[in-house]
Amino acid sequence: MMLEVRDLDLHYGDAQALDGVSLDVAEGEVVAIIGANGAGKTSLIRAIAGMKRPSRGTISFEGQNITGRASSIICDLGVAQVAEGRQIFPSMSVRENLDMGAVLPRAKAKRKETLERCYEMFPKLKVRSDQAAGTLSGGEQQMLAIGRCLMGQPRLMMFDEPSLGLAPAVVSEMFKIIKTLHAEGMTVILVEQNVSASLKLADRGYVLENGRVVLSGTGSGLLNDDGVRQAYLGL
Ligand SMILES: Nc1ncnc2c1ncn2[C@@H]1O[C@H](COP(=O)(O)OP(=O)(O)OP(=O)(O)O)[C@@H](O)[C@H]1O
Repeated sequence: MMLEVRDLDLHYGDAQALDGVSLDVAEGEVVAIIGANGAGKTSLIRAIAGMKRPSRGTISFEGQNITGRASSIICDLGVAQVAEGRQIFPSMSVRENLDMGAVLPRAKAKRKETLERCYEMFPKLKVRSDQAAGTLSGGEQQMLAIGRCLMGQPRLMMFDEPSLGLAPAVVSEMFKIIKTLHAEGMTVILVEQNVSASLKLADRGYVLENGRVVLSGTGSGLLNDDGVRQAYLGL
């Protein structure tokens, strides 16, 4: 397994956000995490990224125990959280923002070819490469955030609600991009309010309720599960 999460508890003060969460992600898989507001999805992502220390349990990535390690170390190992579109550097150009993603030695070495790949995936970013990033549309800024993440040569990309606040056309472009990344062998964890689209795309998924995994299965299995359909798809 590329990522193994075991019996994870996470607290904010006295409030428990995760309760015994276990999850596996194999290399090349897209794994969806679904759940209502406050179920613990973001907390799980933050624990994996090293941004919030769990109170119990272990997280290992490619055989290394990364539980409670600094986020910078986890990032160096290739675990990347795709920033929200808003977290780009608005006064810097598109190109400069992309270059900022390739600071690690292994990423720097491949900067040119990764940049070409980004421009292929996001032709609009190429056209606008000299434009200040803050002047891009919301959707373009989200694409730039993904591009910047790719520039760092990640092994695992985690998306936390990438479609939030985006227009429907941009949302479908988003899903297309994740599909392309999947086809190219990228490993992805996807947290999405858009449950139907994310389960259609995902190899497997986990359902979180009140900080616990209550159900897991293949994307299509969950999509056809009566409980999931009632609770998350309104069917
Ligand atoms: N910084 C914090 N301090 C205190 N409690 C927090 C903090 N962040 C999250 N929580 C609580 O932890 C629980 C899980 O929150 P989390 O953000 O992980 O859920 P989520 O599934 O991502 O929700 P959403 O879909 O609304 O983003 C919630 O009860 C939330 O109120």
